[in-house]
Amino acid sequence: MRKALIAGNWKMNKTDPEAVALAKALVAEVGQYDSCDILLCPPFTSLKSVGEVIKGSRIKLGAQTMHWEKSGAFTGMISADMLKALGCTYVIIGHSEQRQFFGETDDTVNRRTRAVLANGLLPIVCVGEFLEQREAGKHEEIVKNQVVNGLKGLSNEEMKNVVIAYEPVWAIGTGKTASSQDADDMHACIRSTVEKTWSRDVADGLVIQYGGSVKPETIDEQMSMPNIDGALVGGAALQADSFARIVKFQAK
Ligand SMILES: O=C(CO)COP(=O)(O)O
Repeated sequence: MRKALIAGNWKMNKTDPEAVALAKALVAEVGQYDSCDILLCPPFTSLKSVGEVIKGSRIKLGAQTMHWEKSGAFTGMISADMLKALGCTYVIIGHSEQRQFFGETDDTVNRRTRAVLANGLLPIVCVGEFLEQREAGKHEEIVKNQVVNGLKGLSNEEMKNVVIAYEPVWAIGTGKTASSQDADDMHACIRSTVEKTWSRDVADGLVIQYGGSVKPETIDEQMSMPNIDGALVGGAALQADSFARIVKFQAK
């Protein structure tokens, strides 16, 4: 049985006082909730303060990206050691916004993912197609390639620590969600790609999150699908009440 993972990706939102207020409200609402794993990924500037607020609760801390080098002349970047020192356990890698605006490729996803794992952190590796690619019937091929190339060279043991997030680019921040069936079909395709490339065991244990306009109104149906194991939530993670309702999803 895979334990669901509900994660809030706060993106470039919340000043530090705002981040602290949101984290405090979430600790009050779901701090001891244990039906699923809960993760907050604030901006780098609030990792320390949010980490302090959630200490002693069941809520975990994650970052939105990371550099693969240990240290050095990489202006603007953050290392695994820095994240670990603040209590991070997860790192989002290859988000479509990193791919679109900051030059992320499957190759840099691979480098980052290896570094995350080598440092004992857990990667959430994001994949997803553009609308034109889906309309051209190429969505499965695109996503399969992102999975195989982004995770190239990882051992079965390493794969047991990887989470994949399927986020169709056209559903992010647009209010358009993939239908639960379309999302589940893609998750099944990802799982079978992982089975073929690694093993049945790895595929069966793999947590695959859905992301793209997840809301309190969509989560229950999404989580009732056999291959959807959690959610990576953007906009609806920025308010305590909507994120708490998503965390407390009711799967049929
Ligand atoms: O990109 C996302 C999470 O990583 C999804 O964002 P929205 O939930 O705002 O569509």
